[in-house]
Amino acid sequence: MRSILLVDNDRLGRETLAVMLRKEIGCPVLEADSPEEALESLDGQEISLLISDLFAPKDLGVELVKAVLRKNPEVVSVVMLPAGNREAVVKTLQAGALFYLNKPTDLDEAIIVTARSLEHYDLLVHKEKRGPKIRKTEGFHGIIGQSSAMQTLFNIIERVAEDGESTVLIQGESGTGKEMVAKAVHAFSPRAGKNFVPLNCAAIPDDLLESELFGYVKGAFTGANQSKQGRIQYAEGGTLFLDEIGDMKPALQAKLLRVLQEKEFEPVGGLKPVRADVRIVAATHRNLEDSVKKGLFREDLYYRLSVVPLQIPPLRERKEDIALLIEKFMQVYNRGRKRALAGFTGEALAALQNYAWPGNVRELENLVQRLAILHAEGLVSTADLPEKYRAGFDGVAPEVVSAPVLSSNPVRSAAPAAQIPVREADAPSTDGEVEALENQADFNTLVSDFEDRLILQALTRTGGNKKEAAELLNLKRTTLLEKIKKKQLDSFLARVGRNKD
Ligand SMILES: Nc1ncnc2c1ncn2[C@@H]1O[C@H](COP(=O)(O)OP(=O)(O)OP(=O)(O)O)[C@@H](O)[C@H]1O
Repeated sequence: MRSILLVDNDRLGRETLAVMLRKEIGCPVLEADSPEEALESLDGQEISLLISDLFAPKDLGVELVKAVLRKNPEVVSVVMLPAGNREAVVKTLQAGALFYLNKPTDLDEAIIVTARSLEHYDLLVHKEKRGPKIRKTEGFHGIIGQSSAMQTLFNIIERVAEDGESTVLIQGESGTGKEMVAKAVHAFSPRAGKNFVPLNCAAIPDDLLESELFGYVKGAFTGANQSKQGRIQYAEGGTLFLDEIGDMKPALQAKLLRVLQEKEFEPVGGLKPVRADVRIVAATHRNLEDSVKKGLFREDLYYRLSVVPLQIPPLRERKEDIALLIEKFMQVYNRGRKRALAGFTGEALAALQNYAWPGNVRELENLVQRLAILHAEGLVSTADLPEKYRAGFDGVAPEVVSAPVLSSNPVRSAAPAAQIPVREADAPSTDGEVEALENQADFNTLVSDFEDRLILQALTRTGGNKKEAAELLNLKRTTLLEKIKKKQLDSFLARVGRNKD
């Protein structure tokens, strides 16, 4: 079980952050008022992530990071420090902290950094325990989703798949990934070695659907010059996926019910029953219960089909999946292009999170594909989005600015998605920078700070490969090497085991 230790003497700020982390991350958050108290609380207590204030001017937070790492080198650390304090940034990273957060802490940013830090903990430290969390970034049989609704769905799919027999009914709006879920149910089942056969009940005219499903015998109708197997037989031993089952006509529903009840059927024009060993996975974007009430769908078939009901939530109800999906689609649609999309600014991402996505993930995929073709390269800002994605979005208040989604190099997509949030590229006067100006940080320090974060992010993305990071940043390799040396970033890379050429 993962846990977080949050150390800050600003009680209100700490408690607010702790509440948010418990709610959003869903793991225990221990709290301490001082580094001493933090160390005491670590006796006999394992933690995965330390988030500590810097405790300036003595920078006791840095000492705490070192002490915690000495106790347990597996712990990932994040330090919260005043914006623009470049010296402190270097100090904390040198001490072994993986990320840092600017104070006052933006809660959205803190949640993202925390989630990424914990993923980093899972990925780099507990590789052998590649459990459910890995599914967030790599996808579950290609299905991307870090929201708790999707994580729960993945767990159910695994359990459902195991028995290989029970009928599954997948419900969800169009474009939510019902077919992907059906394929995953098949892939994780003992039937995986046999066929997965899809049939879209809405796409085939009613009079053809029956013969498509059950096949026909020679002479069954004019033109039936020879017998033909139906999809049920193709799926023998495997899985038959009946998409848009809600559109099936009642006469055929009765025949399907027989397959489910008696595990046999007759081909069109045939008299001899044929045994059927198939698992039926059905899907619909309709509310089948409503269809039953309206007399459009047989109640007995509905109950037979929904032995295991799986409901996929619409994208608007799992906005936390949007950034990951964008990242995945950028990998796909950047592939093979010389000029690739670099990512989406935080504001553009916030606009997309504000949008209702009637076409769900399919619509998001189409948008990224279109932008990859039309926008071609660089960061996508709000102004680059088609009008409908901006309508109703009045810009972002600083406290809800999201970290931008940056493209991972498509050719090297194996790098973990751990990401150091950088401030939004097309809106320089963001919260932290304004704050920094008030603290009279100088321009060079701010720029250098920003550079550090970009470089570290690129290196994180490429798994520490400097040549690839240089390509990602559009820099010469030698320039990047010089910067790494000058900025003393090598120790950070060594700490995360990523110091490679
Ligand atoms: N969670 C996801 N992760 C990655 N890709 C997804 C996800 N959900 C959907 N997609 C993509 O969105 C598109 C639509 O998915 P799919 O065909 O499975 O949806 P559906 O719910 O069956 O749609 P429909 O009801 O219109 O048939 C596909 O290109 C699929 O790859």
